[in-house]
Formats: sequence, C-alpha cells, structure tokens
Amino acid sequence: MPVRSRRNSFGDDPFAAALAPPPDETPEQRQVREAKEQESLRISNAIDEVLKAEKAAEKKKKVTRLLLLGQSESGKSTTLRQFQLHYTPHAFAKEKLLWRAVIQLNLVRSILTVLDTLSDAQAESQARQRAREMQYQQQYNVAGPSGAPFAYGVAGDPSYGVDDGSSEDPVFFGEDFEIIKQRLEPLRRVEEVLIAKLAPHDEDGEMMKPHQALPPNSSAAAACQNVIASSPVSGHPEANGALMGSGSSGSGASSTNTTLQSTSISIPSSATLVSSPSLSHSSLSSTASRRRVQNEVTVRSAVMAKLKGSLSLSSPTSPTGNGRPHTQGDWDEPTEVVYNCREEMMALWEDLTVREVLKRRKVRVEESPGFFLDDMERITEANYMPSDDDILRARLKTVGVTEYRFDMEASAGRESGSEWRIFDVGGSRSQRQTWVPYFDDVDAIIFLAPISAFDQALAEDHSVNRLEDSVLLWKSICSNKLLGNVDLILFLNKCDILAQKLETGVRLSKYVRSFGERSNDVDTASAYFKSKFQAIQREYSPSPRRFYGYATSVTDQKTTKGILTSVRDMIVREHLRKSRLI
Ligand SMILES: Nc1nc2c(ncn2[C@@H]2O[C@H](COP(=O)(O)OP(=O)(O)OP(=O)(O)O)[C@@H](O)[C@H]2O)c(=O)[nH]1
Ligand SMILES: [Mg+2]
Repeated sequence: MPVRSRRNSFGDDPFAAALAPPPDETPEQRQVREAKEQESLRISNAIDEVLKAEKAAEKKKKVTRLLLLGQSESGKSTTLRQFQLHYTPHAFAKEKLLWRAVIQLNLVRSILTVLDTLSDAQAESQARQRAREMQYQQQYNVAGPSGAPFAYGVAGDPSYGVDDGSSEDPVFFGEDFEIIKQRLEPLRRVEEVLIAKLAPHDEDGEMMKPHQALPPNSSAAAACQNVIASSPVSGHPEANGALMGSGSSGSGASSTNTTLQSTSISIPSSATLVSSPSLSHSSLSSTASRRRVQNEVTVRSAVMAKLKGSLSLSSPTSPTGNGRPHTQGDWDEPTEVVYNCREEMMALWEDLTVREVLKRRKVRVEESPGFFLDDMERITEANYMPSDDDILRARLKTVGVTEYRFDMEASAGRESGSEWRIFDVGGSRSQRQTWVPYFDDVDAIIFLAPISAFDQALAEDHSVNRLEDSVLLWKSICSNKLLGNVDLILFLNKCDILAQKLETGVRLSKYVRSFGERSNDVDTASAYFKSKFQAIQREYSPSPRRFYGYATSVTDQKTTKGILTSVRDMIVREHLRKSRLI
C-alpha cells in the first residue's frame, strides 16, 4: 500500500513525508513543481540579500540607540519630547495639534475629578443628614423637621449642604452647584470621545472605558515579576531594609505580587530605615480621584502614528459660526464643548468653597501630572494651539515601547545627519517585562528617578514607596550583566517639585531617616540622593564604569537643553570610542 511504502522510505519524519512529491507524480507535474521550488528559492535568496545589504548599510551608518527607563510618571516620555523639541524642532512643531487633544483630556479629567469629589462629599453629607433625622425621630418619637435643625444653621435646602465630617464648619453649596454640574455634564461625553481617539485599546486589547478600573493583580504583573527577578542581582549580607521609610519597607517586602521584593535585591549598608509616615498617592486621596488616576489614559505608538497621519496643520483658516477664526479640520466636538463649557469650568475652579472641599478631602489636583486648570482661559480658546511648554507638561501614559527614530536636523549642530533611535518604555510594573529585549543592543540608558516622590506611593501598589521602587529598579539595572558595558545616565528628576515640597515645610528626614540633620533644601537633597545612587552603581555594577548623574526638571526647556547637549556629546564620544575599539 502507498502509505506503508512512504513510511518505509522516510521513517517517522512527518515533515519529510508531508513535503515529498506524490508517489504517482507525472513528469509534467514534476516539471511544474520543480519550477515552483526554484522560484521560491530565488525569492528567498533575494530577501536574504536585501536584509544583508540593509544590515551592512546600518553598520556603516552611525546609529545611536538610547533607552529611557524608570518607573511610571518618572518623566521618560517628557525627556523624549525634549529630544524631539531640541533635535527635530520642525517635526515637533508639526505635531502640536495632536497634543491639543491630550491637553484637553487632561483638563477635562481634572474638572471631572473636581465634580466627582464634590458629588461624593455631597452624597456623604446627605447620608449623614438622613442618619441624624432618623436618630432625632427615634429619640423624640416625632417626625424630624425638614431642614432647620439638621441644616447646620443655614437656611435653604439642606440637600446641598456638604460637610466633610470633620469638626470644622460645614461647607455648603447653593443651587448653583447643581446648575454647574448639569452644564458640565457634556464633558463626560467629551472624555469618552477623547479616550476613544487617543487610546482605543488597553493593554489586553480591550476598549478603555472612562471609569474602568484596572485589575490589581493582572497576569502581566506576574510576568513582570519573572523578568525582573531573572536579572542577576547580587545580595548584600547586611541589608534587608529599604533606603527610605514608609509602610513599604515592611508591607512591601512581604507582599506577594510586588516585583522587586521577590528578588534577592538588597541595599548598601549605609541605608537606614525610618518610621512610617503616611504616603500620598499622586496627591489624590478621594475615591473619585483615585478611580480616575488608576484608570489613566494610555497610548500606543501605533495610535500616535495613525493620528499624526490624519492631522494636517496646513489648511487655510476660515471664520467659525462664532465669528472666531480657526483652522479648518481642527474644530472638532471636544474643542467646541470645552469652549462652550469654559465659563462654568472657570467658575467651578475659582470658587473658594469648592477649593475648601477639595482641601478638606485632600484632593490636590494641582499636584497631579497633566494639571492645566490654572491655564483654562487660554486652553479653552476656540483656536487654542499648545505651546511647547504645554506639550512638555501634558500627561499620556505609555503602554509598550515607543521607538523614535530621527536624523539630527541641521539645527542640531555638528552631529547633524547621524541617526538616533530612542526607545521610550511604559514604566508601570505590568510594563517592565517589555524592557529586557532592548537591553541587548543599546548604547546608553537614561534612568529617571523622580526624587520628589519620596512621600508618595506607586499608583499600581499603594504599599510601595515610589522612591524605594526607583532605588530598587536602579540597583537591578546597575547589576544587570547584559548592561555591563552600557553607559548609564541618571536623571534625578522633578527637582522643581522637590524644591516646592521642601519649601512648604515637608521634612525629607521624616521619610529618609539617613538624610539626618542636613539642610532641608533642594540642592542638599539632590546632592545627597546623587551620592546614594552613585554608591549603588559602584557597588552593584559587574565591572567599574563612570557615573553620569544630573539633577533635572525635564519639563524645563532651558536647563534640560544644556543637560541633553552634554548627554548627547558624551554618548557620541563613547559610541565612537567603543566602535574604534571594536
Ligand atoms: N513639574 C514637573 N513635572 C514633570 C517633570 N518630569 C515629568 N513631569 C510631568 O510628569 C508627568 C509624567 O511624565 P511622563 O514623561 O509621562 O512619565 P513617564 O515616565 O513617561 O510615565 P509612563 O509613560 O507611565 O511610564 C507629565 O505630566 C510630565 O509633564 C519634572 O521634572 N517636573
Ligand atoms: Mg511615558
């Protein structure tokens, strides 16, 4: 039988059997088959040749690869934008319209956070009001008076009363609040429209919803644990603590789903533990605002590329229905709604009572990334076009890895013409597994540690201090053998926020005990952190390497430009030196 004979001829190899010509092949069929096989071989060889030529061309061309690393919100994407702004200014300018949508979304989400916080406060107040009425009825066996004794001494409908449950005077809103709330209702739809435009899908390919909370212990987080745990990190006999104090030093270490504590990572013996001052999470503590932060809007590079392709700034201007000039094609639904709601938004944000409720509920929108409420008048203009500073301050969380390739434009000076590839990664824990494949072929890494976050917790794990997370990440990067020959550049970032924080009287030594009695100012603090991070690099690098550390505020154009120039020159010098050695 034919089947049996084929088995005999090819043994048990299923591929040989499957690829063999049919046993009853005619000479004509054989000719056709052989011709097809030859054509396939020709195409395959041609592809190999093209790939070989491309590789050779790439080798000839100076390509510099730079990887941006650091936890979420450390400033990686902002640093990338600074590179774009300074080295490809024309391309950067062309993308301004794209950033308008991001800034509008940042603005709308801040306003909705304020509204949700007020609504939460109002609902709680009403619940307390009902409880008191019930208590009154039970105590005196009479129907509770509708209002007066429970309206905290204010005439009118008590349902608008908002008290935060503290011993401070209760705060009230009049009917104006309900009217403003109604008028601002269209912003919820705008939020949806902008999210759909900027972030059509979440990490699992699901459509993002405005209030969809991310799963706390996702499988991505577990995968991340594996990746980081696999990086070779040497232990230190004396160190089992954390650099700074927080609940994290105890609770983080015992947590099962935290990435870094599960490794044998340890710290230099000079580090000390302190007591556990409470951590703030991105300055937002109310339920409403946390919901919005956890559900941050993310973007993938492919989406940005698609949007860039669909936007044009070269259209002629024409008058709008309001008689205002604007560019055809950039007057969209969000711009119109935001423009129509501007009076109410400004009234809400400027209202002293609103500020008081936010303060009492510890909702500090002004400290969260992508804060534009103080620039509302300008940003809600019908023909608003973002400034460079607005773009640097905008917040859009990265998912996956964004590769930005560019040839230095002529304006960039003497390095003009060389190709740079900058890789910007997502920094949240669930994203860190995407980093490792890029370790193989990189010339330099800029590692960003936001040192202003010494009193904050990670958004993805509230038990972990953000500074501690940065320290542990830095340690695992320094000790990674794949990166042994890579230049590491440290940006101790968000120094402007650190300065503001210390100026308001927050004592660094309360969170970082080893800071001791040093002067509580930004220069002393950043020099202190620099020496700590340098010590870690020295101790954990597989072989000695130079330390490049900068105190940065990467939203600041002027200072960052100078730092980027030094970094660029250093990378180019080292790149040249290494290629000569090779
Ligand atoms: N004031 C101030 N804000 C900063 C600084 N660096 C970054 N920011 C802001 O912080 C927010 C977060 O910065 P990103 O660059 O998006 O952070 P990232 O590291 O890319 O975060 P992921 O994409 O989540 O990994 C943005 O709104 C930035 O404008 C800084 O030095 N000072
Ligand atoms: Mg980013």
